[in-house]
Amino acid sequence: MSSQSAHSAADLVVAIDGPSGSGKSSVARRVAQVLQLRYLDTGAMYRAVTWWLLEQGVELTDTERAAELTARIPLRMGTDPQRPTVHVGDVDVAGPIRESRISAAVSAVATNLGIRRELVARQQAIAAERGVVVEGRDITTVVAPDAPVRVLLTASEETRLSRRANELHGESTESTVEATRDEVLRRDADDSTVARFLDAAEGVDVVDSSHMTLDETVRAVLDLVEKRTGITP
Ligand SMILES: Nc1ncnc2c1ncn2[C@@H]1O[C@H](COP(=O)(O)OP(=O)(O)O)[C@@H](O)[C@H]1O
Ligand SMILES: Nc1ccn([C@H]2C[C@H](O)[C@@H](COP(=O)(O)OP(=O)(O)O)O2)c(=O)n1
Repeated sequence: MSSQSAHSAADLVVAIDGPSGSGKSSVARRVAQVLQLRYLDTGAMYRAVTWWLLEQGVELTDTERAAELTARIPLRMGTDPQRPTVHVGDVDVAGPIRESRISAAVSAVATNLGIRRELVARQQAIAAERGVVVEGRDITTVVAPDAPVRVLLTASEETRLSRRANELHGESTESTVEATRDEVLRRDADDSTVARFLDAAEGVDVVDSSHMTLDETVRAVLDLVEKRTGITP
């Protein structure tokens, strides 16, 4: 680790936003591991709230009730980048929150402004503890607009659809890409009504991963960390 990084690296906040399938989770985890920072997946928090509200039989269209209940959710995020965890009370929800019924419903939660207020406050409290890589849709603009490193990770629509199809179906054919379309594009369209992640806000660096490997994308973000802060692994 370089001498400049010895103190400041431990408190560094790296903010990463981008649309679905741009590679945020994979890249943020790797960057956190390399820089020995914590890792926070804010999308998992919106997913956990969705799981919890459905579990309680709450109509997601009842926005006031949904926001009221969210204020009381016993949500615990484990921020070890090697093994991130998500618990609601004692229930490990890491698996259930990835189910397609949650993916299909999560935008109704993410577009509830009362819920966003609650989760943004919790995310800011976690980020204030010590250094962390935070990824989501409104990290560079709302959660951590003063972070020294702010990155918008993008990839072409075609690339994002093919990556998600691969993850969900184990292959990327015309029909699996089609099946993934709603999960990715409709959700991004809905989500982008409440958060700005399709273009970069002022001072935010863009990394387009369409033609990069995962390693190259991680390298590009680490280079930006060095450029913006002087911190190297
Ligand atoms: N250059 C790349 N950068 C990031 N992820 C990539 C890249 N190439 C392929 N992938 C793969 O694409 C998928 C991206 O998914 P994920 O990280 O969950 O994205 P997001 O969090 O933005 O939805 C992962 O399976 C990852 O391994
Ligand atoms: N900071 C954030 C993070 C996620 N969201 C929304 C956007 C998505 O629809 C859901 C789930 O996010 P997640 O990052 O898990 O989405 P992907 O499946 O990786 O595309 O939450 C948000 O509105 N703000």
